[in-house]
Formats: sequence, C-alpha cells, structure tokens
Amino acid sequence: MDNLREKLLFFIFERDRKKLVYEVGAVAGLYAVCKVPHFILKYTLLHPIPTYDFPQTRDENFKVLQKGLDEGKLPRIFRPRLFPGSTFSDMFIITDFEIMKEAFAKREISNRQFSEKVVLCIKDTLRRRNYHSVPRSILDENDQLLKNGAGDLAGTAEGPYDHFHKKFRAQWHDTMKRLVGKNRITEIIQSSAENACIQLKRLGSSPSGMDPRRVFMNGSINVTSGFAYGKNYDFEDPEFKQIAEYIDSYFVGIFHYNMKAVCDNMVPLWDTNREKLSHSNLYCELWRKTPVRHMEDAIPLFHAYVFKMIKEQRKLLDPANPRNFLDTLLIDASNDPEWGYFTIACTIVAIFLGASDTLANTMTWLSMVLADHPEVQKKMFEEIKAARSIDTDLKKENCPLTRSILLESRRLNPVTDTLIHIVSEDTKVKGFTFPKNSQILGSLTAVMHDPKNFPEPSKFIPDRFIDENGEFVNNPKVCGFSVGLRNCIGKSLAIEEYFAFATSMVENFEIKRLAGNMDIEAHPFLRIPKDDVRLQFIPRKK
Ligand code: HEM
Repeated sequence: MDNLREKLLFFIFERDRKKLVYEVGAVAGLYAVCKVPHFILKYTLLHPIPTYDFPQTRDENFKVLQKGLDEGKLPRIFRPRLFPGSTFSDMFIITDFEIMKEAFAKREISNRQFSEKVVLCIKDTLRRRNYHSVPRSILDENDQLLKNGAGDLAGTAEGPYDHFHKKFRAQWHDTMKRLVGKNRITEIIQSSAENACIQLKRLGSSPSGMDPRRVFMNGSINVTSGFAYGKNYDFEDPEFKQIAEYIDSYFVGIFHYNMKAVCDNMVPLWDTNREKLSHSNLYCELWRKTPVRHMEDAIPLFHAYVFKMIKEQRKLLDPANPRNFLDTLLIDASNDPEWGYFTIACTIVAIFLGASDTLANTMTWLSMVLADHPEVQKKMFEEIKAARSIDTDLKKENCPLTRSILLESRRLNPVTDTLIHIVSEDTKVKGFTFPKNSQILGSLTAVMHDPKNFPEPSKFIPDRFIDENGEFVNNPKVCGFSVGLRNCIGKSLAIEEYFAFATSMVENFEIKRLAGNMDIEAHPFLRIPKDDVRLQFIPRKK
C-alpha cells in the first residue's frame, strides 16, 4: 500500500507541474463550457424546476424548511442550494407527500448509489486492504461462501432495485413472519426493553441524570442481533460492547463514505494504463486522516465478527427450518453463487446501522417531550396501567392515547429524511421529469411539518391521532420510515420496539429534564438532539 502511495505522490509531484495545472484547468474549463449552458437550458427554459436553500446541517436545514412552509413558499420539488454551484447537478428534493408516494413507488426511482464504477472502486479498496484474507481465515475451507466469492453488492441497503434486492426483502419478511409466529420476536424485544430499563435505573436515577441515547441504542442493537442470528446479549458482555464500538466507528465515516461513492459516480475513472483508479481512492491514500479511512478500517473488523457468527450458525443450520435472518441468507447462498461473503456481511452490518441511531434518537426525543409534558406522561402511565389490568401482555388496542403520543412525537421530531434514491432512466412523475442518474432525497421532515398536512405542525398535540370515539387513527403522512419500494426494511420491527421500549420506560420511571432543550444538533444527515441532554429517570413506586 505504501508503495502505491509513493507512486501516486510521484505521479503528482514529480511531473511537470505547469503541465498538470494546464491539464486540470483545461478539463474544468471544458466542463463549465459544456455543462453550464446545458443545465440552464434543461432546468430553466425547457423544464423549470426551482432552486431553494438547503443548508447541509440538519439544524439550519430545518429552520429554512420551516420558514418556507410557514410562508407557503417551499416548492414541492426543488434543486437544492447546498453550496455554490450545487444547483448545477442533478439533485432534487421532494417535499410533497403525493409526489413522493408516486415517485418512490416506481422501480426506476428505487435504486441506491450504484454503478460499475462504484463496484470497481469498492473492489479496489477491498483488494488494497487485503480484505479477502479475513473470511478465508475464519470460515471453514469448504464453506460455500468461499466458493461463491465476495459478491458484487455491498448489502441490502445498496444497489439497484432488482431481483436481488427483492429477494433480500422477501427473506426479511419471511424471517419476521417466522419469528412472529413463534412469538420469538416479542420475547427478543421485551427482554431488550427490560435490559434497557435496568440500565436507565442504574445510570439515570441519580440527581445528575443521564443522556439516555446509548442505553436505547444498546436495546436496539440487541433486538437486531436477536433477529439477525438469534443472539441476545447482556449489555455488559464484552462482545456486545465490541459490536457497539464497530457501529460507532462506522458512523464516524459513513457520511464521507457515501459522498465518496457520489463523487466516484460523477468523475471518470483515472486510467493509469496499468489499472483504473478512482480519484476518491487516490485522495484517501494521500490524506490518511479522512473519516472514510476510519470506516474502511472498521469494515474488516466488523465483518470478521459476522463471519464468526456465520461459522457458529452453520453448526445447527437446518435448510428446511431457518431460525433467523442469517439462516435464510446462508440457505440461499448454498443454491445461488450471487450471494457472496461480502454481500452477506454488508447486509448484516446494514441492519445494525439502520436500527441503532434511528431508534435511539427517536426514543430520546420522546423522553424529552414526555419530560416537558408531565401531565401527558401521567395520562400515558395510567392508560398502560389500566391496559395491564385487562391483559398482562400489553395490547396496543388497549392503548389508543399512548399510540397517538408515540406517533405525534415521531411526527414532531423525525430523525432522518430518506436516503438518496438514484434514477435509473428518465422518469415522469406528476409532470416533472427526473433525468437518468439524478439523485432524489425525500424531505420527510417537510411532509410532517407542513401545515397543510398537520395543523399547527410545531405544536406537540398528544391526542392528534385520536378520533371522536376515542380510537387511535393512523395517518400515513407521518412517514418517518419513508414510502414505496425502498422504504425502511425494519419498519415493523422498529414500531414494535418503539412501543415496547416506550411503554416499559413510562411504566417504570417518571422522567424529568435536568438540562438541554429541544435544539437540533448540527449533524449532516440526522435530525437529533444536542448532546447536552440530561434526563432523570426516577423509579416509580410499585
Ligand atoms: C425509528 C426507527 C427507524 C427510522 C425512523 C428509520 C427510517 C428509515 C428511512 C427514512 C430509510 C430510508 C428509506 C428511503 O430511502 O426511502 C430507512 C432505510 C433503511 N432502514 Fe430504517 N429506520 C428505523 C429503524 C430501522 C430498523 C430497526 C432497521 C433494521 C432492523 C432498519 C433498517 C433499514 C435498512 C436496512 C434500510 C435501507 C433499505 C434499503 O435501502 O432498501 N431501520 N430507514
């Protein structure tokens, strides 16, 4: 690797510098001459799509959206002004629920960042980091996965919406059905919720309180490991702490890692005669402190853990009776060489990532909202107590107000917008044409804060979803899991978790806020509370 770095440095710095500057200048000039008139023609004259401010951090971003919604000036679709020149790219933000619903129901608009270039860059990174020795050192030499090879896809959250992705989804739902049928999933979630309450009591009942995010995150990681390969941990287990550390390492670099893929897609590969390199890989080689490298360092470590789980699962795997999500993937891998070890490991990692920060912050927002509304907390507690007296297993249908409070808190404080959707061919939606290769982000926040959808959207109204008969009524415009073919795969699991964690928390504790407020952190893609939150979880008298 050092050898490659030296060669790259030599290539850049030992060549005729003047010539290099001319070359770069000529390419940039040519790009501007061709692209600028092309964009002006495309988006202002032929097909007007407005531009609108879209600051990069979620705190600023939310202020701009809110102002636009209040003044009725937020366009239904716009090209974001993220940074100077950003509107000269094929990026679109959708803020209207109906357009989003129609767009994301289309196969052509349900792809993730994916192209031959991206695959080539991933393969290049894995080769340079000697990644392939990891599965070889852990799995048995006759394991089918070694015969299948790495696989082309970086897991379920990546790639086009094709037969392969549909299979992922089918296996996911099949696993859910199997676990629900055996009541296993309720058991997994309930024991994680109990574990979380033990931690809240230990760490959060003192007068100095705590930021509960880590505890909720642990709870969600535990549900995911139970679902993925049937393992429930104690939060103090060193192996469990190690998984949490891997997840943290991924979060440090994931935004930059995805931006790298965006750049790889836009810029031509750099042909050095002997091999094709991506410019972003070159940049990562040269600048070793980039957060992308932090994540790249964590990949073989996290994957090594998944390969150990695979080896364990193999021992009792019954092809006729898969026990969990990993079992279903391994069974498919024995019949279909498309399922490679890299693809399977990335899939397991993706569900850990998808499940952790999202649920942890959703629960933290809820805890803060309840702390600020003691009267609502009291009503929720009383409803849960009454529901328990009807049936010791808490039934959702006996808790309409609780469900309304939970939904309202998710609406008021969505933690994320959609991931980027890539358009695979020119596609028309309600009169707009999204060109091939364009990138679309659905602003779920805008939908859920639009006064046309929810009157007084900035207000917490606990019974917003209760009808005149006192029944809970769902509203699909509370769309925090997104909509369509590529919506959150973990939606039903997350809803169950959210209900179980929230009701256990309120049953066991009275929540008080000691510090922090509802301000939003300056984060590039998550809408989360600032990290000065301190809540006290006072155990209720039994
Ligand atoms: C409150 C909790 C959660 C929220 C708010 C949330 C939200 C989302 C959103 C908005 C997306 C993007 C959808 C799109 O681009 O259209 C997504 C994708 C995803 N989520 Fe979740 N999620 C949550 C929990 C979970 C859980 C518990 C899991 C797994 C156990 C999970 C796994 C995933 C995966 C794998 C994807 C990528 C799907 C794909 O690309 O096909 N999420 N989630």
